Amino acid sequence: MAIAATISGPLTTPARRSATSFASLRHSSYSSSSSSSSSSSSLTRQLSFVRASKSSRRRSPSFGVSAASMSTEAAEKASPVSFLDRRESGFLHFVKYHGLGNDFILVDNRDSSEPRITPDQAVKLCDRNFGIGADGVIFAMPGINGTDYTMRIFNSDGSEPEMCGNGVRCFARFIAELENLQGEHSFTIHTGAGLIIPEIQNDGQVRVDMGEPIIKASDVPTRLPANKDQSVVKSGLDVDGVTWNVTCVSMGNPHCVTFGTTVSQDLRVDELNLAEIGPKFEHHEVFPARTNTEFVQVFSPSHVKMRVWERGAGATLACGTGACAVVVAAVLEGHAGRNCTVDLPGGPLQIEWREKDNHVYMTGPAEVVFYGSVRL
Ligand SMILES: N[C@H](CCC[C@H](N)C(=O)O)C(=O)O
Repeated sequence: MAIAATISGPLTTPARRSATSFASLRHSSYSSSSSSSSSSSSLTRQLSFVRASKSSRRRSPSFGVSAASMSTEAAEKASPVSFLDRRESGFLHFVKYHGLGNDFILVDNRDSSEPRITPDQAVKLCDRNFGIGADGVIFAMPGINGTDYTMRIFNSDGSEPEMCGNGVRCFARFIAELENLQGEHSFTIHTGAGLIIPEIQNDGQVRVDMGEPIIKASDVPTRLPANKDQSVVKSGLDVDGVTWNVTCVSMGNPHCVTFGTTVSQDLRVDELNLAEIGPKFEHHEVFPARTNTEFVQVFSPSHVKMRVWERGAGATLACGTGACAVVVAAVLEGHAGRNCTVDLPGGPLQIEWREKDNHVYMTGPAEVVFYGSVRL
């Protein structure tokens, strides 16, 4: 899949939550349970962390990893500076995570509100042959207006989206590791999509309050004419002479969801050639900020299957914001209820579009893959 190395500034959408709500939010329900985060990979257990003392709470844990061979060594001799804290110029220390195979390079950027690497460097690092390989790079940055942290992300094409659902689950697990937190813990995260609240659960899964969906056509944004109130719901979109029925939803980032064409509503998603059709949706003139596109097959009112062509990343194994947009679209089109299992190529996500607060909740895993350093 050719990745166009387009570099663009942060994509912004209407604020979905006011800044004032940050301060009133509880920060954590930290429990002292000793259960380590069950989804930590065996590699994580091999890496013996030197428990950061309270006074050095800001410092990430120290562990000994040799950058070249990735061999690990007992941390008792570890330098006082954490592997992730080392700042020798020209090197980037990172942790690789994935959420259902949607994979990210996570960077400890807590000491600055400027990303440690450029979008162009992100393109190179995400290359699966000449770089680390990932769908994007995610930065853990200082919070804003009372939030615990800020999350920024560069897609593998260097563009900067507003939000990433699988990524924010990985972000939460990354923070817990940096801060030596075990058990249940929630964080308030400032993102381009507004306030997002991931909560690590005792079983290691992460439940995320993804905020409210945006369905006003001009805010998604889409140039398609609204056909239901101010939204685009099961409206015709011509792609290469085929008319697809689409519903447009934003989760802070734009999504075009389709359950089929005007000829066949019975989509067989495994038969689609995403590399051929995906870019034609992504770059369609009716999407001024491009779009993520989800192709959906309905098994029952509580069980759907999707494949996704992501804006700025192409075909990925999972898309958290996309799964949320799919459930919203499925409810609006009458295919499903508000509680749904969404099967993605990388695995299932549990999605709930809760009626009482209009928020969408996503629950799924986030796993460490490896730790590394790379010469920039
Ligand atoms: N490529 C997306 C961002 C990542 C979204 C996806 N990986 C997720 O889990 O939500 C965009 O440009 O909007």
